[in-house]
Amino acid sequence: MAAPEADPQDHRFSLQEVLDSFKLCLSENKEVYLEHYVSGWRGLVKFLNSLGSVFGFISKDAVGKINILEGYLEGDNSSQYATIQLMVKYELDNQLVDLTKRGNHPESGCRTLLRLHRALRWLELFLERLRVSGQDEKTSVMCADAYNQSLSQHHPWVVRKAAGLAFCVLPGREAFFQVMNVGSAEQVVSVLGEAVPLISEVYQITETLYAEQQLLQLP
Ligand SMILES: CCCCCCCC/C=C\CCCCCCCC(=O)N[C@@H](COP(=O)(O)O)[C@H](O)/C=C/CCCCCCCCCCCCC
Repeated sequence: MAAPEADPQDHRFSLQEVLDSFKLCLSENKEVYLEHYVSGWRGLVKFLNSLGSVFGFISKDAVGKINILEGYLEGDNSSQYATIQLMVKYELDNQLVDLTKRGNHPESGCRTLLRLHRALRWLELFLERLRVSGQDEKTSVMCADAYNQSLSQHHPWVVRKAAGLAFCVLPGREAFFQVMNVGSAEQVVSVLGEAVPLISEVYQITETLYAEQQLLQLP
């Protein structure tokens, strides 16, 4: 039997798809499902990849972290990784996290997720800026402002410099909206209006959990 043809749409970014993943992230009890969290990030990386090779170093880092978390989701202890809450409890109870300096667990779920969690704050700020932006505003400035208010404080000088250079080649607002693959600018703004509060809620729940467990500075 002939192999099924690859879906040519598969690598195209869809903001709606990302939105759906973040919607599915939250359980009734406000637990965060890791599978959907990771799938939201996979969708976002598609967007990044469509922007060109300048963003390759960022994409590579994000994909590396997504792969680590997917490894846990598919591994022997997958049930312990169903939600972020379960993962934190399991890894802490079993001393699977390097708490003060890098040691035997440099790729723990907790520290890996923390890196994406910090990036989620950048995303929330950036998408909100995009949502309320005027036609003439530059995506590069919006992106840099969001980065400087959030993720940059966790990055060394060389990463901040490289990120700053990459932001300069971001497409303008109109082209950026087209890559989002949602429809007209009004539709983009409307989907962003739905996406930002969802992303914000997922971020806040994770932030509170990590703060309670004193995990916000994991090496
Ligand atoms: C909805 C459509 C519009 C927005 C779409 C945005 C798509 C963004 C997709 C992915 C974002 C990248 C997430 C980056 C995760 C970075 C994690 C991190 O901080 N890693 C650093 C620390 O890791 P460890 O060394 O401790 O393991 C690592 O050093 C970072 C290296 C790469 C540089 C990261 C720069 C991040 C800049 C923010 C993203 C800009 C994307 C712009 C595209 C609009």
